[in-house]
Amino acid sequence: MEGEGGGEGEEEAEDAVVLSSRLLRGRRQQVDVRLTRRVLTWKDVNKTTKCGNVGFGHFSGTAACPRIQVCEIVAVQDGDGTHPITEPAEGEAVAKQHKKPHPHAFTVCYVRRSAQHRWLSRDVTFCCGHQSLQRQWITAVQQNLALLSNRPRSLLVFINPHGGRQLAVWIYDRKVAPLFARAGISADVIITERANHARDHLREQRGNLDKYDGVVCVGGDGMFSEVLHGLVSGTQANHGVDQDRPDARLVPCSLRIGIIPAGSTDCVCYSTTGTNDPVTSALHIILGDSQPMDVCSVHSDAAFLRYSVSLLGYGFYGDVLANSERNRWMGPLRYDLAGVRTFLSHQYYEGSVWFVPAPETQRLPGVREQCVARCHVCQQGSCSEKMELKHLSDDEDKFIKGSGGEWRVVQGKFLAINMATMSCACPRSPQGLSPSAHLADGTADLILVRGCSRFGFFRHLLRHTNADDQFDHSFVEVHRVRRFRFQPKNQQLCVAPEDPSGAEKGTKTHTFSPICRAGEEVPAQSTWTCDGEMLPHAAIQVRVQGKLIRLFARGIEHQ
Ligand SMILES: Nc1ncnc2c1ncn2[C@@H]1O[C@H](COP(=O)(O)OP(=O)(O)OP(=O)(O)O)[C@@H](O)[C@H]1O
Ligand SMILES: CCCCCCCCCCCCC/C=C/[C@@H](O)[C@H](CO)NC(=O)CCCCC
Ligand SMILES: [Ca+2]
Repeated sequence: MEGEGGGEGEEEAEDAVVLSSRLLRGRRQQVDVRLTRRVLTWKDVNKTTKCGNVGFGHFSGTAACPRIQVCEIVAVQDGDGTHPITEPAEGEAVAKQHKKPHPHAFTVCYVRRSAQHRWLSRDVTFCCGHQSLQRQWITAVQQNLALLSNRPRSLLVFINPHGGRQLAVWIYDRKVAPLFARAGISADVIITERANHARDHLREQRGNLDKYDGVVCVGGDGMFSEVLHGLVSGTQANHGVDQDRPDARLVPCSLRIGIIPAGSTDCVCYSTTGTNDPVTSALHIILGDSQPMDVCSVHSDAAFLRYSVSLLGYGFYGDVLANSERNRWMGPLRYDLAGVRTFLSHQYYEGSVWFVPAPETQRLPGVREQCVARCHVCQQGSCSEKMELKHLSDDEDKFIKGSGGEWRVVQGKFLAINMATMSCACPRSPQGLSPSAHLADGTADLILVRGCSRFGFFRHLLRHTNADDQFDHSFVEVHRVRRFRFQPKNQQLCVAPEDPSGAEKGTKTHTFSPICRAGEEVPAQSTWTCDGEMLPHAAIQVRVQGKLIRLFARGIEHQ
């Protein structure tokens, strides 16, 4: 944040000065400006300030100096940011004279943090005494930026003109494109013409995406899901991996995904940046942030159904989605209407839930612990992923031996069965469906809401909107899991799944079939919502694929 003090003296002392000069900030304020590889700082020559660098004569004192991290600079350009210095056309000169910028000014555009995880772009303009000094400064900052190799230069952008409040095109043109242009990012923009346009384009062009550093979607969770499916399926096809096999180890995607929120829930964006603000997302993309994310692969018997990163929900959320679909024209309001209707129906569903718990080290913490930027739990992923490989093969060995392995089963009547691969925080529920779920730990949280009173369920739902613990009810249980299967009541296993892995190896050892006798009442079935899309199957099996994709985001920063 501009105005933040030093305090990192030792680190900075090692950070050699690239350039330092006495310049004007704006037109009047005399400042000593200093650029190192890591920071740009300046101090008012008439004030006593402290910039944290012991070895630099000009920069000592008591108050704090403004400082900008080089990695948070968006761009540097000549002029005052709004009026680049170009020769005015004949006749224009007089008319624009009063707006004419300082002839040797340069402007640094940088990220400034605001409340509630929102980022803003801000400008600071310095004026040099002569042109060669101005060029020296611009070149020095540009050379520093060029060292930041994770920044994207070229993006493929999909805009869904019909998502959310139908503002996606306006949001991109007015808020995002000018920032990309300023940062020197080139963008190929496709405004989608139908559902699945983005997914199909990415699949078809999967051999020609090397020229891009990332794919950006402007829309909601549905648009993100299209890009996810296009990239993940395309990557598997490129590597000869058969995604129909539930046991397939999927190959991570090389292209990062950016989300400019313009949908109804924007849960993926909110959970990975802490807000649903288009400018914040654009700035995370420009800085080249990288947030790995778990993805669930969802299968029905041996056929691939979909990928999920946020909520796989059966019962309440599945019904909310099904009830909301016919009111898409209402935009975000459709979910509120469907929510009330579904709540009043108070329908529960019978079935069996099978799951493989995460290893002991990754079980739910006793206290609420949030996944944050540079999350240590997610960073352990690479080492625990190796453990996971061992654990899973151990599990599979046990199944093959018919011991039942680590699979556990819970049977009963459920109002909701939710599998949250990440917190699913969104404006409706700022802490999310599972507040302590992690973005990239290779696990998902399985939340089982059993039959209870309407009042009890209302209290549970209400707690999603405040700081109270929505799991602190006798009818709610949570498990941190790596794999999961669901079997509705009217489709029982003909052979007990002593070896669920058998089916996953393509050798189906058990079958599901209705066992209800004539005249017997068939229990009601719900549908699954998979990141906001309906699944046509009730019986599914799910596997968490750790860190399969990366987003232009960094997780939630401490404030
Ligand atoms: N040009 C288009 N015409 C019709 N549908 C489209 C088009 N482009 C994309 N879609 C589909 O529109 C659906 C909804 O889009 P999107 O996710 O952007 O908004 P939303 O559903 O309002 O928001 P959220 O998913 O956050 O609730 C997506 O499933 C996507 O496949
Ligand atoms: C008495 C007050 C009750 C308030 C209850 C609020 C509970 C909110 C929990 C929100 C969880 C959202 C999970 C994210 C799901 C997304 O993948 C999906 C696609 O965008 N959105 C929905 O299914 C839309 C889901 C909308 C649910 C209402
Ligand atoms: Ca996770």
